[in-house]
Amino acid sequence: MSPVPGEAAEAKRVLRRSLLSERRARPAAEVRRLGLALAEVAAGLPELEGVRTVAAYVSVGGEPDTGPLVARWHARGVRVLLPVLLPDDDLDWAVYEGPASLREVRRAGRMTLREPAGPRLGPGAVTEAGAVLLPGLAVDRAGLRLGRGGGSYDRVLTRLAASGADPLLLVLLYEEELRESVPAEPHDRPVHAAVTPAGVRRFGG
Ligand SMILES: Nc1nc2c(c(=O)[nH]1)N(C=O)[C@@H](CNc1ccc(C(=O)N[C@@H](CCC(=O)O)C(=O)O)cc1)CN2
Ligand SMILES: Nc1ncnc2c1ncn2[C@@H]1O[C@H](COP(=O)(O)OP(=O)(O)OP(=O)(O)O)[C@@H](O)[C@H]1O
Repeated sequence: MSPVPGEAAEAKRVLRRSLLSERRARPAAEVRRLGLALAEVAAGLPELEGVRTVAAYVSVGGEPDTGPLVARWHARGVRVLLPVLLPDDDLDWAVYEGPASLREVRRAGRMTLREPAGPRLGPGAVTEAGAVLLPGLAVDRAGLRLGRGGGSYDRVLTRLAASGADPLLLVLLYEEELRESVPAEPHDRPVHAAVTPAGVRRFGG
């Protein structure tokens, strides 16, 4: 954590820009290939055994591909909640009912997301999940996650803690996005594990 106010926030912006440009440069075929490896590693985690509801998201562009993992969970009868971005950057949730239940949502100046079209369950629905897949651009050795900067998942983590829910917190990353350290602010909370195509890295106790 930085002793100078605002310094960590600026360092996050700088690191985000470089990580996002590296993701943009990744060929689509490689994104797909690595997505299969990510699903293989994630689906084999013993911590996920017996989990009936997960909260995930649908990756876009050069993000680590969540598609194969979401498809596998859905096929096994796991209830998959997907986020709906609200105007204030908080997240609502709806159940994934297969590819036809997604729609493309374009918001001014932002990347096009694929969101669930079904009934919205409310922001509190994420507390029903036994595991939460969080988007991240990088995770460090302490499990601290650099997000996109909307603070959406910071709010999710606050909500989970307030409700007493203690789901498995998981981030899918490319190998190079596992970092020694990432800039952190007082509100940042660590995740439990990062999955890369090469394997899983667990943090903390
Ligand atoms: N696939 C995916 N879905 C997701 C997220 C995500 O990171 N990835 N989210 C994670 O929270 C939430 C949506 N949050 C978003 C936050 C920023 C931007 C975005 O387009 N940002 C610009 C930067 C400028 C800006 O913020 O407008 C960019 O990335 O180019 C999009 C979605 C929920 N759904
Ligand atoms: N619990 C919270 N409730 C509301 N706003 C919050 C909360 N936690 C953090 N924020 C705000 O969200 C903004 C973005 O924070 P930060 O840069 O840490 O995002 P991030 O963790 O990279 O993104 P995300 O959480 O969307 O993945 C900051 O202005 C921060 O003050």
